[in-house]
Amino acid sequence: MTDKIRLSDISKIFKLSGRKRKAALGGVRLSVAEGDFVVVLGRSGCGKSTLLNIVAGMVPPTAGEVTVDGSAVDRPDPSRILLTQQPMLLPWLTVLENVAFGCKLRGETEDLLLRARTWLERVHMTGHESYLPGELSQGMQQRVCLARALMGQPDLLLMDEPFGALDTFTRSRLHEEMMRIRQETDITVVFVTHDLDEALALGSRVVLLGGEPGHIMAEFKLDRSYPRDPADPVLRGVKEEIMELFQEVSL
Ligand SMILES: Nc1ncnc2c1ncn2[C@@H]1O[C@H](COP(=O)(O)OP(=O)(O)OP(=O)(O)O)[C@@H](O)[C@H]1O
Repeated sequence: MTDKIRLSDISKIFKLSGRKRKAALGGVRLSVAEGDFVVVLGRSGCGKSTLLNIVAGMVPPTAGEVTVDGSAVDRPDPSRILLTQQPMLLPWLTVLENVAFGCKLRGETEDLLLRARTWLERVHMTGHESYLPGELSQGMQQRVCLARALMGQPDLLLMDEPFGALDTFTRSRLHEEMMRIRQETDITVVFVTHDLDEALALGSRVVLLGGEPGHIMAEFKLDRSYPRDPADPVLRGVKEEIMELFQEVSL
């Protein structure tokens, strides 16, 4: 498989007030193959969102380079969709119009509303087509964002704890849906979470980000089929190993 994303020695130092600096990332090296589902796992504040924002082209690294399909990333691009913790929908458009919005803008209007309805069904939001975002819970808004993102058929999806606000049942249904979508498309996903069980349920690779400044401390390849059984001895073994690492090292 060819590299979809390559991060070469990425560092990020934020300037704080006065003369203070915060080194959020240092020397991050990572290659993501096309079609991979890479989960970046780490404690709160270890630099996960910063890393994802750099790959999205929203934040420039202080040093190092990110390439996607061999081209340097220096700005956001519609082919790299970033889903953040905070759902971002246009408040004056209905749910259905929000999902259809990106495709409509790009002139991809064939079966537009039918496709938007199908994606809403896949994220279990049928029946809410005519609602405004303000009339939905945060978790429901996040599902609409996911439908909108996937309707655009991006080849790279960057997900920053997208299911953090969802209840356990909805979250596990969306995990199943993500896996189905992954099997049906060539989509490459980088998914950030601090939830170990979520990482084990989804990742074809799990990379642990930690340290000061944040860098990749360990990596696990999870060659297990979906849907995954948390009782799978291989997954349980990896879980124990990661738990030990978190306890031993200040990840
Ligand atoms: N714009 C910014 N200016 C200054 N410091 C920042 C900025 N963004 C992030 N940081 C700092 O960089 C570090 C990494 O932050 P980041 O949001 O990437 O962590 P995270 O692992 O995503 O955390 P969480 O899981 O809590 O969302 C933190 O110490 C944070 O305070």
